[in-house]
Amino acid sequence: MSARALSQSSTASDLISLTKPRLSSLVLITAAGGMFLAPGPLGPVRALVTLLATAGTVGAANAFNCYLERHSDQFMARTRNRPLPAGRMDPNTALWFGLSLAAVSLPALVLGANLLTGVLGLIALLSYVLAYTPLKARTSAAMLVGAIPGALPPLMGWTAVTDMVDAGGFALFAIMFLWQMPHFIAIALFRKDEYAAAGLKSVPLERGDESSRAQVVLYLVALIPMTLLPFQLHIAGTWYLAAAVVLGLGFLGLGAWGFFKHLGKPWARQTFLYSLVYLTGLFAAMTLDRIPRG
Ligand code: HEM
Ligand SMILES: CC(C)=CCC/C(C)=C/CC/C(C)=C/COP(=O)(O)OP(=O)(O)O
Repeated sequence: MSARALSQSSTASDLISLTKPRLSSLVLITAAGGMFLAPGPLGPVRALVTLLATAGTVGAANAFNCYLERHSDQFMARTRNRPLPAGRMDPNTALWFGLSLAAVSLPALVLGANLLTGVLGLIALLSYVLAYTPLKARTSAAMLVGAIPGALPPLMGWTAVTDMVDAGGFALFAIMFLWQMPHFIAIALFRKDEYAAAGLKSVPLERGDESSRAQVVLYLVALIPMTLLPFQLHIAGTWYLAAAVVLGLGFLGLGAWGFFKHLGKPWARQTFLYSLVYLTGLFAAMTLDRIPRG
């Protein structure tokens, strides 16, 4: 490969890395899940446009986040190799990349889905970039704010079909909202020193490890009944119910084990990994055991 081609492909991979592709992929699974589970057909073209536009909006949000955190990202091992803190990209490039993605994706959300979904996408983008991102350095409650954009994509998938926020869409939002607490508290436990070095606040830094492990258990106790809602609302059937209970009890068992045994970083890392398996499994079960309506 010529030197020029090599540098073009590394610029492209740096631009892609600004969108945080692994996180965004799971976000997209939840959005696609919401779209598939909602009653009524959307049509393949509109479904594809909506998913691509959601991916673009999420990518834009992450690019803006990388731009705003280019300085604090230098202090964490897991973020210091990102294109901006590593000095491989001009910050303006990241800013323009985010602006271009958002300028294309938000109108495409309205065209592919509807105005409501476009507005939800805008709320997700703005709350992530302008509220959550600056709050991270001020208070651990930023987690509750960040959970709003994190929970909106499945609702956006749902409203793309229904054009309204009803019980089913809200149930998906609530499941996603609560899931993010054990997901992030676990990360903040095993990354505690890095968060402190970067000047970011988190539950473990503000309240200590014992209280953090207790919060993991409490949020799981709230999450499990919420995951039964799709069954009660006739969105998914008994196989889903069984999967939700088994996956949920596994999650709760892991959380309770860490709490009662006062476990440290290896447990927190396992809990984070389990959170990813759990969410993927929950959405897979919901879609495989979907009850067709409309
Ligand atoms: C309050 C909300 C959230 C916070 C604060 C948060 C924070 C984080 C952080 C800091 C990491 C890096 C973990 C590491 O050290 O390796 C991470 C990883 C991850 N998160 Fe979250 N997250 C949130 C919500 C979400 C949502 C909504 C999703 C998807 C539906 C998600 C999916 C993932 C995935 C897939 C990874 C692994 C990424 C990788 O390996 O690069 N997160 N999260
Ligand atoms: C439609 C739309 C725009 C949806 C938003 C989806 C989205 C970006 C969800 C992520 C939620 C979240 C708070 C992640 C952590 O970011 P972080 O800044 O703590 O992660 P970092 O430390 O790795 O940068």
